[in-house]
Amino acid sequence: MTTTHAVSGVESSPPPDSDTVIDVRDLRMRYRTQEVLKGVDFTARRGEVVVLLGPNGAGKTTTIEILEGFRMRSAGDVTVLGTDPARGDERWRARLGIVLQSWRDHGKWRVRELLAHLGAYYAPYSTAQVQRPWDIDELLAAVGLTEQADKRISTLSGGQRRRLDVAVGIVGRPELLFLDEPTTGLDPEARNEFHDLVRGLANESTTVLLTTHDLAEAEKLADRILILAGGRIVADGSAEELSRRISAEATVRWTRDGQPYEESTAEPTRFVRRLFEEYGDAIGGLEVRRASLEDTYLTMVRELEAGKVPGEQAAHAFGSREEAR
Ligand SMILES: Nc1ncnc2c1ncn2[C@@H]1O[C@H](COP(=O)(O)OP(=O)(O)OP(=O)(O)O)[C@@H](O)[C@H]1O
Repeated sequence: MTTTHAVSGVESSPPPDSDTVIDVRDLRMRYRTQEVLKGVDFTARRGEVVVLLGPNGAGKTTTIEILEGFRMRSAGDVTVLGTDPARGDERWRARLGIVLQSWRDHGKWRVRELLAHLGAYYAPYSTAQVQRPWDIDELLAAVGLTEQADKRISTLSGGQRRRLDVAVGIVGRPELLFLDEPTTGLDPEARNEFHDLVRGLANESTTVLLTTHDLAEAEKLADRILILAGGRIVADGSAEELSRRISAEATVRWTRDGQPYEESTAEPTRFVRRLFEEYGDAIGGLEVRRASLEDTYLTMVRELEAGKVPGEQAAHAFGSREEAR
């Protein structure tokens, strides 16, 4: 794998900060009477893996489609790789990789054939720094499809098709990769391999924006997590930052002489030290647990769905993006 660098697009103006790959300000989207995005703000930097979380219908796909240039926004400022996606040209598009929710065409094509065919589109955009397209054998190995290279796509399993979707998304060695629920249908081993692949791409300075409903995946992959709910980004930070935000306290559980005990404390280390000073060997089954990303996320979504915390208040309750940084 060679290093991925920025390609200076002739038609693209440089982004405000050369490290900023995505810059979204006050993005709004209305479908007829339904206001889906009510002022979304976020940025993504070069080499960052950003995971967009949110309940069904929150507007994740809408957001991604606007960034990809496939959907016109109602209002707001959006810059992707230095260009407004609504005015992105072929050269700009060649710097993006897109993995949609599922790829159901081209069943009669063979795996290698399809990748070579699609890869050829990127050849004119090859530069001294970034060889485009990706060498097909290397790519097949990277996504674990070497053995299926000469099979027809219609004969692949669901998981193998998903790997092919990913290969299609990265064949042009994108600087920015969009992945919409990429691991749906992958078995645990394929999922792990996919995670390694994404981290590898990010290490080579590819920016990755992905949506998932798998919180463990978000926790594992994300440099930064954005939670989209009520039409706004209601939380923005690392998994750890978000968990600390919902609960500064840890839960300590232990047994003493066979009896279970539980205590919530903001200072678990000090608490545990005191516990042992006082009771020593009588303590057993010690467990210290902070709120997981799943706890954080579910608490927030439940409150929103119950109408207890509307989007506007959620932004306050869970910290605005400025606070979360
Ligand atoms: N083309 C469209 N026309 C009208 N309404 C739409 C259109 N596309 C999406 N919507 C509506 O916009 C809202 C957001 O949809 P979107 O697909 O962006 O959400 P999502 O967060 O990606 O959901 P999921 O997690 O279910 O994939 C939904 O209420 C959906 O019905």
